[in-house]
Amino acid sequence: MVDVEVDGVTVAGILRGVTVSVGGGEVHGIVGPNGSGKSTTLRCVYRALQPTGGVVRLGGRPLAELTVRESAREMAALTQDSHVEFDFTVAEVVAMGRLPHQTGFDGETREDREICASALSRMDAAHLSGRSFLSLSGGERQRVLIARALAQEPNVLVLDEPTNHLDISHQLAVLALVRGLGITVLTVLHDLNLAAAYCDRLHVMDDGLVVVSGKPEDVLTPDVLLEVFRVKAHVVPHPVSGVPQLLFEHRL
Ligand SMILES: Nc1ncnc2c1ncn2[C@@H]1O[C@H](COP(=O)(O)OP(=O)(O)OP(=O)(O)O)[C@@H](O)[C@H]1O
Repeated sequence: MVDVEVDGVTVAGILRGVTVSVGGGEVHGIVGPNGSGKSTTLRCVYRALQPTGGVVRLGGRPLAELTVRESAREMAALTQDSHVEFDFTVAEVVAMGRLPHQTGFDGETREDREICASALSRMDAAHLSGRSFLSLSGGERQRVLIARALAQEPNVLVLDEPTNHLDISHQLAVLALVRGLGITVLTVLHDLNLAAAYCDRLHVMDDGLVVVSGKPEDVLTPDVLLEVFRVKAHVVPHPVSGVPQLLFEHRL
């Protein structure tokens, strides 16, 4: 199990000392209003951005000590900037997830192909394999990009709004699958009810800082919702699972 530590990370003008510790095998969510710094925090973890201060550690080792290839073998990311600009097929996009595991000359093996096929079918996207990625719908693209991250067989998964574009059935399926992987997960989620249901711990960000961290029931309180998100909410236990769920007061 590989843990992730975001330790006092600053990014000039955006993050003001963000600390998030994700224990090996745990699923942690980052929530917060628009512009609070969630994606920027993740970008520091998946190495798209170099923090101006603080350190990110993967399995206890500062990212700066790992080559990009070493960290890509450990960690996969679904990002807000996961663009595919050229007209690759779905199978080709998912096969990119295997690149960190291949050495210069050996190319794609049968095992690589099997891993990719399995990742696609777990994302309910096997039927899309031969399609042009650019011809897919938003939700289909999202599922293929998650399949690419799974094909990387990571020990750590970093997800920026994985449920974006997904219908409710696929939202629930993807989050259940992610939980069931048994690996370390750090995910940004906008849907607080899904965050409460699927995350072991939540970190609430506001204005470039983590303002509260803990178990969903300790974090998603009416006070926090009013102070951070500026909404009035009632917390009720889910009638089946018992996890805290939020009912928002409508603004009419
Ligand atoms: N490259 C950049 N240059 C200038 N400002 C930036 C840059 N990247 C992000 N920001 C600003 O930093 C703040 C935090 O952005 P970030 O994308 O991390 O927020 P977020 O919490 O993920 O928001 P959202 O919920 O809207 O996705 C925002 O005000 C954003 O405009």
